[in-house]
Amino acid sequence: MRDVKQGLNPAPEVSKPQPSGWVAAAGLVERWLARSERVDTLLEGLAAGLSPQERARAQQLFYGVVRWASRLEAALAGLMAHQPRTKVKAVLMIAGFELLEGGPDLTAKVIHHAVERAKSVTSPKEARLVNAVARKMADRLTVSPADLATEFAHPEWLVNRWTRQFGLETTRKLLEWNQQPAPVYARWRSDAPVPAFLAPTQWAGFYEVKAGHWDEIRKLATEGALYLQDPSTRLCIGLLAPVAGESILDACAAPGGKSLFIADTMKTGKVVALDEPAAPGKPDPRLQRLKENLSRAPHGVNVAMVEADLAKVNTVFYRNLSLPESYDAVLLDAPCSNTGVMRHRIDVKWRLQDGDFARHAQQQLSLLHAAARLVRPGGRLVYSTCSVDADENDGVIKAFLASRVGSRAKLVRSVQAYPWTDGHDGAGAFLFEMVS
Ligand SMILES: C[S@@+](CC[C@H](N)C(=O)[O-])C[C@H]1O[C@@H](n2cnc3c(N)ncnc32)[C@H](O)[C@@H]1O
Repeated sequence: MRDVKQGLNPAPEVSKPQPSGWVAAAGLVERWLARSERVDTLLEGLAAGLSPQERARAQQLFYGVVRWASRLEAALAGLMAHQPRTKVKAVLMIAGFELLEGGPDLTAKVIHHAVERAKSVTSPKEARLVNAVARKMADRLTVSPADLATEFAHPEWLVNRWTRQFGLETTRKLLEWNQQPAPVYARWRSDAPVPAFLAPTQWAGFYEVKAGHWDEIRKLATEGALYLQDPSTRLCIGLLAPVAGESILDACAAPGGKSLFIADTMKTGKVVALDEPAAPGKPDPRLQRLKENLSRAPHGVNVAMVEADLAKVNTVFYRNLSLPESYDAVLLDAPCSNTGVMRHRIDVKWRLQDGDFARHAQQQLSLLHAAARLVRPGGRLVYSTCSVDADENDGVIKAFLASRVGSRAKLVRSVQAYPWTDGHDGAGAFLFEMVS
């Protein structure tokens, strides 16, 4: 159809303000402060319509605030006569993170920017409050706190626990590590040439994703050419050493990163991926992702997904599903404290409690007993965690070996990765041979 306006002077374009990553981050921080929602859930809901750059900035600011939350709270403490609205506090915390990030040279610029942004999301009076408070905060944030917990924004009990386990110097290294933005790594699965935006790493098959290629990465992940995964995941798969033609049970499989890794390594055989069923009426996105990931396994690998509680099923259960009743190898990638992956999972430290370690260790031991019963005589069992904590690694292994089921197991090899020595996520992996 002909444009009826043709020949006329074009109407002047009204330039729409571009959605800002800063304002989007303020919204995310506000919700995080108000409702303690999980960071990844909040990010998934990030407003559409942001440019890739603004989306990246929103994520960077939001992550920065969550990572440094207690240090920012400490800098704000006592500066306001009344508790401000959560939105105002969110604005101040973002400004505080930018002050930490930019250092003293950028103080004036950061405060000016924060006040300008505050004008668009708060009242004029609140914007003036932001101006006054951010200046005082800047003074406080330039002084290095005396204690590690405040300096690196971690719960004090956790810093004390690590200091007891690793000593002061190593704890400082772990804290420094956790506060750094994490690189994104991909495991390349395709025979096609590796794209230039994936930089080789010292870990064969793993590449660091260069910034600004999110759309390409998403497409390649959907096609199955790559899987976003930390190089530390190779450790338990290396110990498991899947062989073509075997039947392998991945006993805690969702979302399926390691099931896929096992399938890629064996190329032919059978992988049974088991994980807990979703609560009734509450679809679990992790199980959906497990299903999708299994659908990308090599054609030669026969995959099956099972929703069940590992600790409650017996061999009859598998027989009834026409699945093997015992396996050449079983991987138990157990639920854990995630203390090895805190650089990625930035809000874990705020949820974790001291008593969680004993609770995890108890569950890990019971799952290990259940997993061991499913290994054929002479077969392999690998226990793995993404924890750096001794209670969840050596502690569980010791208790397992001392148990009746464990007396049938021979510890063959183990590896413990620590971020401060290995340069990637922390992980523990233990290989057993089941002797009878
Ligand atoms: C560390 S995650 C597994 C990650 C997975 N291996 C991967 O690489 O993608 C631990 C998993 O154990 C599952 N889980 C916890 N208790 C379980 C149980 N009793 N039976 C089966 N799965 C369980 C959780 O649902 C969670 O998905």
